[in-house]
Amino acid sequence: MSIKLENVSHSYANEFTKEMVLSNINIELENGKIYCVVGPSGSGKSTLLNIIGGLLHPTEGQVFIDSEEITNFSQKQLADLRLNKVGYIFQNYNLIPFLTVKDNILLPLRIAKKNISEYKENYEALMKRLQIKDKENAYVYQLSGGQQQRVAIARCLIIRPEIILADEPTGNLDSENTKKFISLVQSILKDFNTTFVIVTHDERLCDYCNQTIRIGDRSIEILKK
Ligand SMILES: Nc1ncnc2c1ncn2[C@@H]1O[C@H](COP(=O)(O)OP(=O)(O)OP(=O)(O)O)[C@@H](O)[C@H]1O
Repeated sequence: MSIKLENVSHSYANEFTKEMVLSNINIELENGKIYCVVGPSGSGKSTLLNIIGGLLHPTEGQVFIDSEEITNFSQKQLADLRLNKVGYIFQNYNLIPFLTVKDNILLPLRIAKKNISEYKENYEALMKRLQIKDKENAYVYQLSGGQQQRVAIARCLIIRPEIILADEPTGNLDSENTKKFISLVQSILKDFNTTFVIVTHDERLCDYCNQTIRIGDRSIEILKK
């Protein structure tokens, strides 16, 4: 999916203060590419990611996904978008410890009330590709960090998302698993034709992305390769 932000600003306000985090952002992300979002802590990377994925409504401006303006969407339309098209991977994976690997992966289908049998082939292919088939019935707390991350990736891919948003996906991984993550992302991109947006502190990831979005003090630039 392609994503366009037009004159997007965001501020967080409470009764005492108002903090402007993003100011007048204009960016366009193309389908099928990997984008890396970098910048200092507190510069607004996660805020940007949440706006792109329809989790957060910007205080100003418009967000378009495939030319459709999602900033006009109803709550139901936004929920449909999140359940059917957007996949999320978080640093702490957000897996449910008291569910098995299989039940964690199938959870998005259950929440979206999908017919699970229609996804059997995709499920089996992901188990094989991510090398977690032998852990299918294990509980998440019984897995290593790298395995947990692969379960989180499988859970994200089970719905065949058109855009994947990853917030610090390698934050808990050593360099060996970080390399594996990158080659996985590249192979997923080929097969799933999805757009990948990765927020990271690890600037080494930028070398593997198509473009880097650098957020500074309320400024943003897209560095072309
Ligand atoms: N829900 C919220 N309510 C109020 N302020 C918030 C909220 N979420 C984020 N902020 C503030 O907005 C600013 C940007 O936060 P954000 O999480 O987007 O930055 P970040 O670049 O992802 O940071 P980090 O690299 O540390 O994760 C921070 O100053 C933060 O305190």
